[in-house]
Amino acid sequence: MSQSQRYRIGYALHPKKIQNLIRNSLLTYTNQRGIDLVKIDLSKPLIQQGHFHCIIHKLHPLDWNSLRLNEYLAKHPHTVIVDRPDLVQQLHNRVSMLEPMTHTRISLENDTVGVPKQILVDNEAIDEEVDIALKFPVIAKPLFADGTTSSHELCLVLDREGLRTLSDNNNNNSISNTSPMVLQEFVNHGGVVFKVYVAGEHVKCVKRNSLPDIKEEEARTLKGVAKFSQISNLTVHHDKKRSNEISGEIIEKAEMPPEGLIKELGRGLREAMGLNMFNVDVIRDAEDCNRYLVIDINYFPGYAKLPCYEPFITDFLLDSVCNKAS
Ligand SMILES: Nc1ncnc2c1ncn2[C@@H]1O[C@H](COP(=O)(O)OP(=O)(O)OP(=O)(O)O)[C@@H](O)[C@H]1O
Ligand SMILES: O=P(O)(O)O[C@H]1[C@H](OP(=O)(O)O)[C@@H](OP(=O)(O)O)[C@@H](O)[C@@H](O)[C@@H]1OP(=O)(O)O
Ligand SMILES: [Mg+2]
Ligand SMILES: [Mg+2]
Repeated sequence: MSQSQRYRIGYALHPKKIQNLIRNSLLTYTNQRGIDLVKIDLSKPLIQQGHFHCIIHKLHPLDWNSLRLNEYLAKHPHTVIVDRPDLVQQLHNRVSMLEPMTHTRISLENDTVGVPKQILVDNEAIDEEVDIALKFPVIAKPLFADGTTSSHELCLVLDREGLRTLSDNNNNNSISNTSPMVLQEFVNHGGVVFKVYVAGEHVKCVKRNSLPDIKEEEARTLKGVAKFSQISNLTVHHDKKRSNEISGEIIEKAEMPPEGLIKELGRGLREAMGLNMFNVDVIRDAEDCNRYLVIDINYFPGYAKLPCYEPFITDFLLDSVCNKAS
């Protein structure tokens, strides 16, 4: 970059995301490195908002209507759009989000990365489908991961009876009366989820709280269904201090996945999905420490939760405007 070159980078985000991400610390850091971060007005066409070297975004499909992206691109063909909105869509569906993993072989020495068994179900014929394909316990997840609160409402289903409760519209535990869901085999993983944050070539992994293991004995005796939501964001597990201490200790003690494997996962998924800004939730099978499983991929996650997120994001933005990111 020449001394005087500055980059105008627009962010098209909803207010909550702006509040979480665009902190003063980020603005100071980017500003010192020649980047002016500019808020995009979601109610006006982009063409009325000046020239951007790059645009980052996390929007719902309908938000794009007023922005009129194609019209803007016809006038500013060199603006880098991170990422292509049509490609982001694959992460709004819990079947298509894991598809790239089934086509991409990711391994390093003895370690492999795969996905848990999962099936897509509608309310009919649910019993037979599960019998054939899966073993209890399973996690029921709404098919559409579209950012709504209900898209994060998951259920741990312990047995066939639990599954019936789930599909019963009159029951409080039913996931949703109308939307389809996926059933994913629950895999014991020591109560820790690894969150792999990707921003172009930059990859960082952190440990978070997860569901505790279910012992074989418990798997045989426990029954029914239990609802839960966004467990990895809970630094405080329950309101009991003791259980917080235990889960904190478990997280601290958990060994990180090998750095090379994490980098390879980030690179492989970036290439397979054609996306640059996402995170991947990975668990390690408690029965086979070389077996890693991807359980969730999120577009434009909460980068500000990473330690030193300012250089992480800024380096990526500089790569993007210098056309290093695809
Ligand atoms: N197959 C599985 N086996 C074991 N635990 C799982 C499995 N799938 C999900 N979990 C647990 O449930 C949590 C939430 O699941 P998931 O990440 O799919 O939901 P989400 O609502 O999309 O999460 P996010 O807030 O990251 O978008 C995981 O972080 C993990 O603790
Ligand atoms: O809200 P945060 O900044 O914490 O980010 C979370 C983000 O919410 P937001 O984009 O609405 O803000 C979620 O997006 P939606 O699925 O709901 O679209 C999802 O990506 C989570 O995985 C992120 O948490 P993280 O995985 O980083 O812990
Ligand atoms: Mg998740
Ligand atoms: Mg998710």
